[in-house]
Formats: sequence, structure tokens, C-alpha cells
Amino acid sequence: MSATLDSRNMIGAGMTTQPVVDVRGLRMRYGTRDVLDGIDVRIDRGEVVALLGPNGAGKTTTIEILEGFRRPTAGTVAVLGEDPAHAGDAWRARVGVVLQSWRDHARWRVGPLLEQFAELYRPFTAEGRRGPYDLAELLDLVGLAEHRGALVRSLSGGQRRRLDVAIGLVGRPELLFLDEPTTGFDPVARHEFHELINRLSDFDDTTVLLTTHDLAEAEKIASRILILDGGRIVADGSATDLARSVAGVSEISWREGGSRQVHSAADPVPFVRDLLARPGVQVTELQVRSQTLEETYLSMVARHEAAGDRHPIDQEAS
Ligand SMILES: Nc1ncnc2c1ncn2[C@@H]1O[C@H](COP(=O)(O)OP(=O)(O)OP(=O)(O)O)[C@@H](O)[C@H]1O
Repeated sequence: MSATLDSRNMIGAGMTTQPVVDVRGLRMRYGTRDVLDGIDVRIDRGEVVALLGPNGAGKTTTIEILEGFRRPTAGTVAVLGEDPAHAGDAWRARVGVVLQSWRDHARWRVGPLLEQFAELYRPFTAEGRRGPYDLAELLDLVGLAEHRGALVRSLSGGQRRRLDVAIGLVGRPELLFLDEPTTGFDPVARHEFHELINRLSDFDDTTVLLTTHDLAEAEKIASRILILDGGRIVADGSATDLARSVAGVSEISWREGGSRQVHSAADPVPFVRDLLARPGVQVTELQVRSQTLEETYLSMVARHEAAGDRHPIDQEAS
């Protein structure tokens, strides 16, 4: 083992590094269909990872396996050092889950419901862990302070989703799973949610794994992006890393002698340097626009579609 320990990976002073999520050779077959076809992923403490992919790519399946709600067909899965399929309540207390949708709790009021959940976590408050959130602090964090006494069924869709996030957070998890967390959020709620995720990872070192179809959201909050397609991870890196791996990533535009010019380059710096160094040419309105994650994503998925491995393998069809 290396003598220098990355502080993100440390479980506590003097303890060894351990990935928060360590998945090897993960396969999932539904009937005759291989939805996950050999996935290897390691996620370290404090990372905010967005899992992207087309509808049906297997994002929810992957997350449900990591949460311990689904057993994989093959592969090894360790989450916070344990196999989620066999981990007990003490492990579950360290993990927060926001599923795609909840349909129960409608007759509860927001405050008592969250207090009830907090009580479930209290017995698992270990030394060095702060235990569940205080209700007022939690309501404030998720923007529900004014709805403390409201019936759950009276909440709007976006408020209901904030409550889901609060339920996932109440035990102050070390690892938070969020499956399409911002569905139904208005732009203000979305912005506040992004700030909340940044705060959790920056100040509490919470590890976050989320799925989303909102690529601008992934670009904004995720330190790392995984793209799942055709049963495999086809891209893994920061939004900038991914953009760099797709040709012609930056668009340089400028005005010269009254006309507008546009050029694409993988690395815009040498091009801009040469452009500005040309004698007698006056360049104005110079702009360099990097490829957005949406453009990168579309290029990558199209590339895999063209390669013929877009869809999970259907054994019967082949
Ligand atoms: N319990 C199940 N039994 C059979 N097939 C299933 C089951 N759950 C999911 N699937 C199939 O597995 C594939 C992956 O589903 P999954 O929900 O994991 O995808 P996803 O990437 O989360 O999709 P979306 O973006 O639409 O939420 C889909 O083709 C789905 O129909």
C-alpha cells in the first residue's frame, strides 16, 4: 500500500483506505436479457458521481443492487466494505436512499414523519458519527421549513420530492443514493438542491451517487460522470475529461473585418494564440465555447449505437 493516504479515502485516522463502492464484473440478467454485462466501478469517499444513460440502460438496476434491494446475477459488490445483499441495519444506517418514487406516508405530517425516521437511526449513532439531523436543520436544508406541519398528501410534486430527499438524508448518511432526485423541481428548487449536494460533499464528505437525465445538472454537481450504455460503462471521467475524448470539443468564434468566423478545435489555446498573433488582423468578439456535456453525451451514445452495442443483449433474439 502507498505510504501517502488520500484523505478522501480514509475511514478514520489510522485506518486503511477503502473505496465507498467497489464493484467488479457486475452482471444482471432479467429472464434472457443481460441488462448489465460486466461492470467495474470504484467510488471513493467524497465523490459526487452521476450515472447517466439512455432509458432502460440499467441505471436504476445498478443503484438498487448497490442499495441491497436487488441481487445481481454475477459479480462482487462491496458498499462501505460490505455486500449490500447481506448487510445489516448498522450498514443501512450509514446509507441514504432516495428512490425514484415513494407512494406511502400520505397521511403523515412532514415534521413527525421525519422525526420518526430520525429515531430509527439513533441507535446506530457510533462514536465519531454525529447521528441523525435535528429536524429544524434538516427542514431548512431541504427547503421545507414552512411545511413542517403540512400533511404529506397536501404537498406539491416538488415539495414531495424535497421530502424524499429529506428522508434519504435524515440519518446523515456517509453514502447517499439519489435516483432522479430533481424530477418535478422548479428552477429555484433545482438550484437549492445543487447547493445542498455541494455542501454535503464539501463539508460532510458525503459520497453521492445519483442518476439523472438532466445533463446540465450532472455537469454542475458531479465530480465524475459514468455513462452506462449497452450493459457497460462506456465513459468515466469529469465532464471536461469526457468532452476532451470526443473530437472537436471547443468552438472558437470571432469577428474579423466585419465577418463572423467559426472554428472547432480539440485544444483551442494554440489556435487562439496564432489567431491573435496574425499581423494586421483585428479580431473582435472572440469566444471559446467548450462542448457541453449534453453534446458530449449525444456523441458518445451515438458512437455506441453506430457500433451496434446500444441495446442490452437479448439472448433469445441473437
Ligand atoms: N424487475 C424486472 N424484471 C424484468 N426486467 C426489468 C426489471 N426491472 C428492470 N427491467 C428491465 O431492465 C432494463 C433496465 O431497467 P432500469 O430501470 O434499470 O433502467 P434505467 O436506466 O434506470 O432506465 P430509466 O432511465 O428509464 O429510468 C429495462 O429494459 C427494464 O425494462
